[in-house]
Amino acid sequence: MRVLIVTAVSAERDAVVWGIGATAPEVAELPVPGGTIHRLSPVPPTGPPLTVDVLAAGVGPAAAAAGAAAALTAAAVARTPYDLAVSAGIGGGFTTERPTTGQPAAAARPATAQPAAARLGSIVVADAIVAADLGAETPDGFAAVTDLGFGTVEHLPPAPLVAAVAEATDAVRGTVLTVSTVTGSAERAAELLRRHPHAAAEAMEGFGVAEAAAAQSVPALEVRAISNAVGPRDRAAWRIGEALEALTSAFATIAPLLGTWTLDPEGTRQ
Ligand SMILES: O=C(O)c1cccc(C(=O)CC[C@H]2O[C@@H](n3cnc4c(=O)[nH]cnc43)[C@H](O)[C@@H]2O)c1
Repeated sequence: MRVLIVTAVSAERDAVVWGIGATAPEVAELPVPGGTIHRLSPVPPTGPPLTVDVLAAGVGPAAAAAGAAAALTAAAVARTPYDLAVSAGIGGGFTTERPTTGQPAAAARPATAQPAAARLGSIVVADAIVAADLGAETPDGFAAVTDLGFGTVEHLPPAPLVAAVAEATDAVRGTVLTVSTVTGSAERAAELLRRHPHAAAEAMEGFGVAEAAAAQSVPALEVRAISNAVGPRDRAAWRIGEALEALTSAFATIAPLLGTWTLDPEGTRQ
């Protein structure tokens, strides 16, 4: 089992590496175009050997896609392809309480299901990774690229893995939006929630990692530790240190789980 974890900045990469490093020392630093992979080999309780590579690829969906694509391609060419790509880091949380009716996975949930509020310091696991500002402004409002007949704006991580990771980390499960511009007003936050009622968090890289992974038929996951509320810009209120600590403890829990997530006899991931 080989897992690629892509963060934006080195502080996030270090937080993830420290979490996984609780059970596995770092074994190598490997150059890839545009960055350095930090490799760890946790010993899973059961199942095949596990290799986890962590890469800080830069801020935003384009940097994330470029970094993920470089690492995925290098691994595929070396005939050691990844089984899973993970976008990880801090993120903004939709902190307003919404009526919750349970949190089934994106593919199965009823239209009325709402994620719980994603508070500062909490963990969000994406059951859908959505490009929220990839499209066009029209006289009738925002139109996604899919409405214009192009591409995709959503990737769905494997539901059983999402459930296992969210349960183990006591995370909020919901849509994680990828934006190129950090939301800075209540109006924009409300507009995003109107268009994406299942949104639990926003960040800037998940869709880039998921697009790069999908191009190579590799499933993707996104894990965010909430550093700030999505809404009016208040940089002083960001709790980056607490979020990075939450990210470290989440990945200490997640690493052994990744080793047990394997293919069933039909080749379907469980
Ligand atoms: O304060 C600023 O002016 C500013 C402008 C752009 C980016 C930043 C960041 O620090 C973002 C870095 C990183 O953090 C993720 N993140 C965290 N909170 C949010 C959010 O509310 N909305 C979107 N992204 C967020 C993001 O994934 C970036 O990689 C600061």
